[in-house]
Amino acid sequence: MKVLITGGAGFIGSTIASAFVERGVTPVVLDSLITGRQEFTAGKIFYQGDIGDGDLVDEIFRDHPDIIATVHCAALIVVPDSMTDPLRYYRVNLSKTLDLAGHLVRNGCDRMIFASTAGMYRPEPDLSVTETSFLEPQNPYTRSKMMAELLLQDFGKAYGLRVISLRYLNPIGADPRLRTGLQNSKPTHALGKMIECYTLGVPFKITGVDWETRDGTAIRDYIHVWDIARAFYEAAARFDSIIPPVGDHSRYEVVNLGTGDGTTVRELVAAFREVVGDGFAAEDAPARPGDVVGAYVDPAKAWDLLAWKPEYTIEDAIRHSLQWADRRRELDVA
Ligand SMILES: O=c1ccn([C@@H]2O[C@H](COP(=O)(O)OP(=O)(O)O[C@H]3O[C@H](CO)[C@H](O)[C@H](O)[C@H]3O)[C@@H](O)[C@H]2O)c(=O)[nH]1
Repeated sequence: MKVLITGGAGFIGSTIASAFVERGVTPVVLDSLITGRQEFTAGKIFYQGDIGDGDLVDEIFRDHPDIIATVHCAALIVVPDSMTDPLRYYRVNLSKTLDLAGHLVRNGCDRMIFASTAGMYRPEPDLSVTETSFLEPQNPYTRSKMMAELLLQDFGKAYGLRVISLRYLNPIGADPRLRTGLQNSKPTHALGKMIECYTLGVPFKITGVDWETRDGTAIRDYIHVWDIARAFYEAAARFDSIIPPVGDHSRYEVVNLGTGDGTTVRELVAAFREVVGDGFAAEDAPARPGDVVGAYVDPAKAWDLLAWKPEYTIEDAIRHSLQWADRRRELDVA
C-alpha cells in the first residue's frame, strides 16, 4: 500500500513520510526541491517535479497503481514573504493545488489529506479556536490555504474527491530518530531564534510583552512535528470511516490539531531552560511589526475522529530541535 506525499522532502512532509514507513505504508514523494532537501528523500521512491505537472502525476500513478491516497503538503509557508509576493503564494498554494486536484481526479485518486492552517480562524475571546470558529484569514498565506480548501470542497461536490483537511499552527521539533527536521539553517521562528541565541551565548529577545495573555507574551500552539505526522497517518488509516466512499454526505472534513492550551513565549523560554539549564538568558523587547497575540487549538474533534492527541511535550520538541540543529550541521558539512 502506498501514499503519494507532495512536498515530501520538506520539514513536515518528510516527517509524515517516515511516520508512514514505520507503519508499513510506502510513501511516494513528489517534491520540486525548491525548499525541500534531496537528502530527505534518501531510500524513498522519489519524483522531482511540480505538482502542477500533469504528465508527471500521470506517470506516478502509472508506476504506482497501488497509491491509495494523496497527502498534499507542497506549499510556500512564510507569512511575511506572502505579504510581499502574493502572486507567487497564490500561484503555488492555490493554482497548483487546483491543477493537482484535477490530476488526482483524472487518475482516480479520490482521497486527499490536506496540510492546512488553523491560522485562518478568528480566535474566540479566550484565544481558543475550534472547527466552528469564524474564518478570517489575515494574510495571503492563510488566505491561499482557505481558498484552496474551498476549491477542494467544490471538487468533492462535482467530481467526488474526498478531502480531510488537517489544520494546525506552529510545528516544532524534528523526527525523534533525526532522519529529518527543519531544512532552513537560520529559522526566524521563536524556537529557532532561541537555539541561535543559545549557540551564540547572547540573550534571546522576547518580542512583545504587553499582550492580553496569562503573562503578557504572545501565545502559539507549538506542536511536535512527529505528533502532526501521526495525525496524517491516523487520517489515512480511518479515511473511509471518516468520509465513506458512497452516500450523499459531505466529501470534505476539517480536523484541527493542537494541544488545547498553547504556550506563551515566556513559557517557551522556561521550557528551553528546563532542557538546557539556567544559563539561557532572555530579555524583553518591543513586538515585531505585524505580530499577533495568537491562538491555541482545541483538539477535541481530532480525538473523536482520529483517536489523536499530542504525545510529545514542548520540552521533547525543544530537545529534538537542538539535536536536529547539530545533525543538520553535520549534514551540511558532509
Ligand atoms: O526572536 C524571537 C522570535 C519570535 N518571538 C515571538 O514568539 C512568538 C511566535 O513567533 P514565531 O515566529 O515563532 O511564530 P509566528 O506564529 O508568529 O509565525 C511563524 O509561524 C507561521 C506559521 O503559522 C509562519 O510560518 C511564519 O512565517 C512564522 O514566522 C511571537 O510573539 C514572536 O514575537 C520572540 O519573542 N523572539
